[in-house]
Amino acid sequence: MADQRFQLYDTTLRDGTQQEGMVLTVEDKLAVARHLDAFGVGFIEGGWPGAVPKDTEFFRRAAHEIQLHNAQLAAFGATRKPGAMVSSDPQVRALLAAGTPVVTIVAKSHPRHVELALRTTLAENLAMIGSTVRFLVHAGRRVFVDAEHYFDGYRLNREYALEVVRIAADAGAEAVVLCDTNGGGLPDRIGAVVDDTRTATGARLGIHCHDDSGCAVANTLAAVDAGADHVQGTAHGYGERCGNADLFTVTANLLLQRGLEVISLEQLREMTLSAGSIAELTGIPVRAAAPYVGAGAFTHKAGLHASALRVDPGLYQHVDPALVGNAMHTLVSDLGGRSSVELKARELGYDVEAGSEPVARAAARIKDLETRGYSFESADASFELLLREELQGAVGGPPECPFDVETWRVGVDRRPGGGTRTQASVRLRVDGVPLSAAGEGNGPVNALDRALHTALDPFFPELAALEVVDYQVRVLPGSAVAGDGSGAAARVLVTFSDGRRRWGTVGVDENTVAASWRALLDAVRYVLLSGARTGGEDRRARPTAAVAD
Ligand SMILES: CC(=O)SCCNC(=O)CCNC(=O)[C@H](O)C(C)(C)COP(=O)(O)OP(=O)(O)OC[C@H]1O[C@@H](n2cnc3c(N)ncnc32)[C@H](O)[C@@H]1OP(=O)(O)O
Ligand SMILES: CC(=O)C(=O)O
Repeated sequence: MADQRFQLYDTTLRDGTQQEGMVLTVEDKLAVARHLDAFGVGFIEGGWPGAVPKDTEFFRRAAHEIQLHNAQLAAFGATRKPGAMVSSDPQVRALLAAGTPVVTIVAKSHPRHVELALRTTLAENLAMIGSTVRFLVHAGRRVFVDAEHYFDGYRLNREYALEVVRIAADAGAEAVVLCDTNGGGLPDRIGAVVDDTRTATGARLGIHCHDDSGCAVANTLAAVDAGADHVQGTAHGYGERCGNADLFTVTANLLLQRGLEVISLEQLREMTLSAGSIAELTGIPVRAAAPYVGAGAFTHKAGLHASALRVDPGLYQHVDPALVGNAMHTLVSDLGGRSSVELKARELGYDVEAGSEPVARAAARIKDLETRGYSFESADASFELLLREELQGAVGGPPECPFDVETWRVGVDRRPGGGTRTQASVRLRVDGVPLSAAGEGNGPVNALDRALHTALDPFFPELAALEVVDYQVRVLPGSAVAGDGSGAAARVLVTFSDGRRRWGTVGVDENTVAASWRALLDAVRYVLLSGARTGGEDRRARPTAAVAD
């Protein structure tokens, strides 16, 4: 059970949507709110009703379309206008009309902002804060006050900034949230200002940090250490300019490093899943290097790390990835050695030892191939084929792949009316029986892929679902490729899918089409061999009618 005294407040749906490129429909916002609730935040700020029509609609629909189990919805808005009656201020009325149990209002705490942006007096600003908070509290709302530009305002006029906090707290605000709105703060100062404000006012304090100095998470933790117990942030740190404090990172740090159970340990174990689900809805992929939840957060490349991790995973990991629902991965590359190969092989389900001959040979081959332009990091399938060759070589016997390639060709014709036509043909032997097939496509790789499918699918039905989902080519200058010194080479990385899984292969050749062909072949071989390994359909039970010569 999460510690209810500590308030975890999410503003993905308000400040998060202020990020460039972030556009959410009401449908998206409802779905994100469900994930945030499951993740375990106490408050979900849904937007600014009355100012943003989509947000007004969000609150209208949220009232009957989402059932929250952990969180309360908060409507965000501003204090009443200067010189106006709070009860008739349309924005304040819109906040009430949103029907949320919580309302958060942004209040100016920086004198220059009061005078230049609000164009009112310091005294009237205090009156606006007091009357707006009292009005909302009287209407039965839990009220938070976001003290905008607090840290910069405090630097200019400490007494006025403190007065804003006192006025808001005295009027009934449950917490006054000190905002590093311009995001330039550093942890030592943020901590000192929070400490002084708490001592001087006695108010319950929150923290809302932007990441313009790259310190939003550190600043948030410094504020918590100084006594703030209401923390604002956003999923993945989405937000205006450089973003906000990343609530996933903050939450894991609070729980695992500070021992504050702001969500339950069960919810923490779902965090990587929640993070991925929210990223799918926003359309912004999770950064591989994102702390805790990134695909690379527990991924190890250096060989020396791998050799220690074999003995004890804790030696190169700050926490157990399972605690946050993530997993350890190993990359094989020329920066690795036998231990990297062992760990990767084990990840793929092979029971091998770093000290064995096949593993040593695989490690040596990878170093050599990477010197020639290969890259196995994102080509697990090509790595697995290489490993299997070494394991097979150690026990002897025929090669595992049930077909051989005799030759292939590709031709591109210019059509008379414009446009091009690409045709490919392949000549193979399946269990010694020769056959050939042709394919036409929108380019050489597509045409070769079709020719391969035409030739092999009747024999191996499991290939029918195989499709290329990503294709990347990089031309490597001659100086980057060891070998005969003949010049540049192309490295092709292809991602394949069979509708259930994805995997990558790599091909290198001085000719781009030949490099692509190698990557395509690896994909086909991989599907056939992994089917055999996992007890898939027996390859030998195949049709006799084929496209044989
Ligand atoms: C720090 C933050 O991130 S706070 C959240 C910011 N979020 C947003 O701005 C998103 C939603 N905003 C909007 O939809 C629009 O900007 C609105 C509806 C709020 C205002 O739009 P408009 O009325 O067209 O005015 P405009 O865009 O020129 O904004 C200036 C008005 O806001 C007032 N204003 C500026 N800052 C604040 C503030 N912090 N609190 C209250 N009022 C403010 C100005 O005094 C001015 O009011 P006036 O029209 O009475 O003179
Ligand atoms: C309120 C808010 O988003 C800020 O001050 O940054």
